[in-house]
Amino acid sequence: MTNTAIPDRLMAVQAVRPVLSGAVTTGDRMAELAIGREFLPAYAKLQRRVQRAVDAAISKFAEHTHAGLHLEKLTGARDPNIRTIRIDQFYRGIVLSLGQQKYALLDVLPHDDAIAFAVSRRFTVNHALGVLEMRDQAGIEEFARTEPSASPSDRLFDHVSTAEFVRLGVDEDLIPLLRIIGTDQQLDSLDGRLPEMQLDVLRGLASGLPVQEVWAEIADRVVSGVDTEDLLTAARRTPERIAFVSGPVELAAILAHPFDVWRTFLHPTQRDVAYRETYSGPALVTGSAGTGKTVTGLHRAVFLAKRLPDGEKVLLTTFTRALADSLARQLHRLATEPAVRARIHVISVDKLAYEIVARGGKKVAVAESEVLDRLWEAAAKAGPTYLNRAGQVTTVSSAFLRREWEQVVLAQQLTSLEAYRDAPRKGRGEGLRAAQREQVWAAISAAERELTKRRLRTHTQLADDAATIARHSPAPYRHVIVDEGQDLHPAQWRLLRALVAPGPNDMFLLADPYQRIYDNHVSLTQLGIQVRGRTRRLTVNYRTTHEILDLSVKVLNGDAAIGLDDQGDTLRGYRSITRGGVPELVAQNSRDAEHEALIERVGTWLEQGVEPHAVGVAARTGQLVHTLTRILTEAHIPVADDKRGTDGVRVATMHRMKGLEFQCLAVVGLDAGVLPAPHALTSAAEDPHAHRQDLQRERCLLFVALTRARDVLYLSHSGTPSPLLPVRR
Ligand SMILES: Nc1ncnc2c1ncn2[C@@H]1O[C@H](COP(=O)(O)OP(=O)(O)OP(=O)(O)O)[C@@H](O)[C@H]1O
Repeated sequence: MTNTAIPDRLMAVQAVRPVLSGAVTTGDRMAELAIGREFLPAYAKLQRRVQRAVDAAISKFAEHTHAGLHLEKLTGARDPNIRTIRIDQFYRGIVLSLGQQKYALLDVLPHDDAIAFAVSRRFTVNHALGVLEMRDQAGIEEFARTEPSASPSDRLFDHVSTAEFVRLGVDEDLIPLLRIIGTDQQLDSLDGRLPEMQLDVLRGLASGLPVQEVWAEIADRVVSGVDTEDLLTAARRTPERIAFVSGPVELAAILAHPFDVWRTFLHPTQRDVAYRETYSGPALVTGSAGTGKTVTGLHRAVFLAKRLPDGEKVLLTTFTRALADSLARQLHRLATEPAVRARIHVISVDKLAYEIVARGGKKVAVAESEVLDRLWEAAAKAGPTYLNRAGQVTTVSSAFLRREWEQVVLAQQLTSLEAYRDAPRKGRGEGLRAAQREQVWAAISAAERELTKRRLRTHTQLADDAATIARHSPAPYRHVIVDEGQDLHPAQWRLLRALVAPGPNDMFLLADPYQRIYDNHVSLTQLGIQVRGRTRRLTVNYRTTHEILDLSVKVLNGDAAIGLDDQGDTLRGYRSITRGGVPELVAQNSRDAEHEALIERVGTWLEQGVEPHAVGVAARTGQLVHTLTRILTEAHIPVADDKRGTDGVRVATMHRMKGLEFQCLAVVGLDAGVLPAPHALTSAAEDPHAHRQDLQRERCLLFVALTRARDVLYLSHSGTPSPLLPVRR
């Protein structure tokens, strides 16, 4: 079902629309109903019969016939503004009275749970941010009663003064409680009890961020003159928790995809970034895996497209076709108006380049990767030699030549030996002497000539061809949004730059340098894309549990990554909002045993009710993927096959996992001889600097793979475990 369709169950709500404009509207504005963030997943899980009863209750809200609503106050409630509403015999809705006869439907729960929830919760207004917050007052009281106080030397927040807590929006009555906390586990046990925003601040402080940096994260949102009694104003300031719905059509569109909470509720930083009126030039949004970069990019695309006249376009592009397809699917759910959707062109950079060149009338044939492999092998065989550190005469590897071509020659558009001789080789390891450069140039030129002779182009060459065409044509887009920007080649950036006229809101770029899994080290400044003063960082991981994230970050080994803006990126404050099981690492004696264990594990997930498409299996090499696909299929486990269009468990290389996510993920074949992949490493003898870089890239690849898991992560190896695994070596 598309967003624009109204589900049957909500027709009743729509039917009352004329009534809305009578009872609760000013002028011809429709009635406003607010829903809480938790309501959506709660609604999604209800049986259809109960959903209908909820819809009926909502329509009564819309009619504003309070008499028919049976809003009940509860005796012993910690908050005088909480009510419950009868949905049916078994379920009750939790409703918050916001004042001025406005109500927010916060959750729907079985009767007893609803009562327990309603009596224990309290809604308050954050005195610094002015937002509406919920706390589990009964849970907090229990914590204070039962939790032992940490010894003074172990206290987690000893470095934070009371004044600083208050400045960061922490409620004063909570401070004595925070003073007794000594461990992250204790803080975690307050998850769901403390107000979410305050817990976020506390987690930031506990993760080692200095007070000043935590302050910097919230400073933009601090408001002055907060009235802590005014719940309605506070609710309007809290779009990440409370959404005011203009009427039945908007509500129907939201409820059509109740699991997609991201469509309606954004983290304040995501919202600030996505809905900023104007960036005076290119803006860069960084944030590591799962922080909602794609979500933010999608919201920005819709925000910008809504303001465009028909005929003008936003380009939303990314690294691969599979990622572009995924963007298109998500966009379809976010942009409910067809006219707005039609203004957003979603396409991968490679396909875009191909289409621009093909449209120019040129016959284009893209070189297959096997053809390129053979070409560079031949070039290496005939090519330069050098003395390695052991004093042996060695040929330069095909991988070296190919990378030199991609990252130096094509990156800088070098067309002559003279230009190549003087060109910087940043990020390419050890220097080459002039004589070596001549030899390398000869080998590269020969390979290039061979490609031209066969009338073949690579995607990188096509990007440059397309950039040249674009530079001589009127810019076809008003705005360009780029996801997974960390892996684009300079030629692709040149193309994107040429597709939009420089100016306000021209480019909106999303990238994570820790997920760079190809060799492109790009400086946007050098490509004429100046983002200084317009970079923002997202830090809250919405995908992965704390436990999975903890393991994944350890894989990176603490090495800093340089961002597209030439600045060292940091993972400080990077944190998850959910908890789950500890990832499991299973050692087997043989590959067969590892396969058996995998079949059993995936089978168990499916038996537990996990949908096949929510299960992923990743491995380092294509060959392993091939074998895994076979053995899972033989075990009657459905495996997704894009060519045949069949759904199932996704088995793919770590590279192909980029940008995806799975409820349960198995990463297998994590053996020393497989990861790091020997073929992906320059030998330390050939070039120690390049060796280190290659190793880091393999770490990033493993990081990308592990952070695809949402709830459950299973790892296995047979034989010696990969040295990149951080666990118990
Ligand atoms: N505000 C939000 N509320 C609920 N879920 C969210 C929110 N923001 C992001 N998510 C969810 O978190 C997950 C990760 O989001 P997204 O894919 O946008 O992150 P990303 O930074 O692009 O990740 P990666 O770089 O790892 O591909 C998705 O399932 C997304 O729906």
